Amino acid sequence: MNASPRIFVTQREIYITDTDEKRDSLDQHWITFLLKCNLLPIVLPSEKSLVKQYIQLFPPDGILLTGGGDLCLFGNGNREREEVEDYLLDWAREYSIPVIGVCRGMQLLQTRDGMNLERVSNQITATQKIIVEGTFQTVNSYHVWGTKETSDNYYVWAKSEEGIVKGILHREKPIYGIMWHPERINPYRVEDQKLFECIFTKRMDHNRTTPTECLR
Ligand SMILES: NC(=O)CC[C@H](N)C(=O)O
Repeated sequence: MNASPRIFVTQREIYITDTDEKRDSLDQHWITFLLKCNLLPIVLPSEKSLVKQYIQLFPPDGILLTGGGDLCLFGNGNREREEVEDYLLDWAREYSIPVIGVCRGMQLLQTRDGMNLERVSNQITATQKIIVEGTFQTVNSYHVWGTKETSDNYYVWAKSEEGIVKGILHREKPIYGIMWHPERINPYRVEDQKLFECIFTKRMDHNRTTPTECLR
């Protein structure tokens, strides 16, 4: 049996007021979703020095920047998490390792590339129609920051009906962003499973593929 691709998974921070604790935290659905995609999740602490060592010891085949929480630029983000994610993104770009940024993860991809996020309306909803290269799909959505355009380095492959950018792909690197939460949809969408499996498994040769190719 071939080993499943190793996917480094970043975590959000949850602050517990009663005990004054900062906890790294991950929705358990991420684990079941990634296993369903035949991927091996490796959950990362928000500590860059450790993540550097992990990369040396067992370099990943893909990187997942999970969502939840805000970016530091909005004033209440988690600095340690963002340091880890910035480091992973620099490393992934250098070695052309596939990356998927989910919601806040995609926002990080965009802001690192010079995009200004703006407040967007109607993007907190259990179901939302998005247009993926000409066809409608139904997803969920949970964000207040977004854009109607993206930088020239990225290609937009999904938008909401009102024109909010929902899916991006880097023009040269296998770096993808989505503005919905595959792990929070029950049952998991087949399209999301295909996308994750294709990006992280079929592209182990580290080429870039389009989402449409993945969904075929
Ligand atoms: N769902 C998320 O990842 C949250 C993103 C960010 N907090 C926003 O509201 O835009």
